[in-house]
Amino acid sequence: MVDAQAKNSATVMRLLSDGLNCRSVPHSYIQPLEKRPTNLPSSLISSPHCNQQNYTSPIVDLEHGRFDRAKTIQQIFKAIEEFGFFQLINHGISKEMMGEAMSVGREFFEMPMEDREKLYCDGFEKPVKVASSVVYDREDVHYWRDSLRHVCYPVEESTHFWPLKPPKYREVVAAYSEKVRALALKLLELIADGLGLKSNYFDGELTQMQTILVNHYPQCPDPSLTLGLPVHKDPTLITLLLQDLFGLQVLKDGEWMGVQPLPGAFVVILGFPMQIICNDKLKAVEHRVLTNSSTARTTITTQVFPTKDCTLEPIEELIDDQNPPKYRTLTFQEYFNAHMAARLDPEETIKPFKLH
Ligand SMILES: O=C(O)CCC(=O)C(=O)O
Ligand SMILES: [Fe+2]
Repeated sequence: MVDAQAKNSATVMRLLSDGLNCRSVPHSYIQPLEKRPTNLPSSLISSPHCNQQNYTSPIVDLEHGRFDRAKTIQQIFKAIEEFGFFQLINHGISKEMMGEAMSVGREFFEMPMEDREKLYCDGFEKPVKVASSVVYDREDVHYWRDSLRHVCYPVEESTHFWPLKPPKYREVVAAYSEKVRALALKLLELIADGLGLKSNYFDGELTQMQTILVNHYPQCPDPSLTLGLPVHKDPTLITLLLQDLFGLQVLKDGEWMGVQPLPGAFVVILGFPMQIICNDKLKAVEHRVLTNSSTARTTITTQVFPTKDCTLEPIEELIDDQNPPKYRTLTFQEYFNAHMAARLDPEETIKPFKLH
């Protein structure tokens, strides 16, 4: 009983969305000077909508399935090479479905604490978990984010792990995650074609795993001192992000650029494991998340990634005398362990696997 109470009060303190209703940023959330965001758009301080000037997001238009294959592959490669990401529109998933997914994700973090704390844990093996920051118990400075993460493939073997509340969560997220998976696999097919591989190259253990990650960044008293997520590359093959408020930045030519939400679009990012097997032909973009002083922000990330034992190594067809392998052979588990041990820092993560 005493233990349960102690555990509950620790949970309350850790989940930002429950415990911290503060007027100033607690010391343990203040980033060191060199990591703090500078030149914050005033929109983050006065209004939730970003109005950064001079910014054009690369767009890939799937034209509701009527797209020209060669042209689309070219658009995808150009966007990834120049920007490291793109916004995907007219992809066949309805705005209603995207909006419902966003609503149940947001509602989850608006429910009373008792409905969330049962799922709280700090390990990575659980099929469902609620957590705060990145590795709360093993980091010097915390990030201004709570999260709900759960497996979602195959859907029929996953839903029983998911939250029972909000009541529509399971129904909405089951339909959403199946649609997003099909879309992710379609994109991977186009990418395989563009790399000169057989279209189904990424089928099987490379894409066997899928999780949904609901990120919740509560309102923060001072966005200039905090980060919602540190600079990182995703531990996925491909990530499809749903967002409706500004907060995401990607590193382009050494500068941080805001990714303006585009209604009905997915932000598509390749992960580090993809960069490894592509031998750097396609790169995973470094990104981070800013906080917001006027409103909370919720995003939904769909992550498609390999099984633990899956071998990662530069694909034979992409290697020749001019392009020798840049990474040694490793398993996805080794990569993921390094990613977590490095607290998501991309350079630290990749060090043990780099050949040159
Ligand atoms: O919430 C965002 O804008 C980005 C989230 C993200 O980078 C992630 O879930 O890996
Ligand atoms: Fe990410």
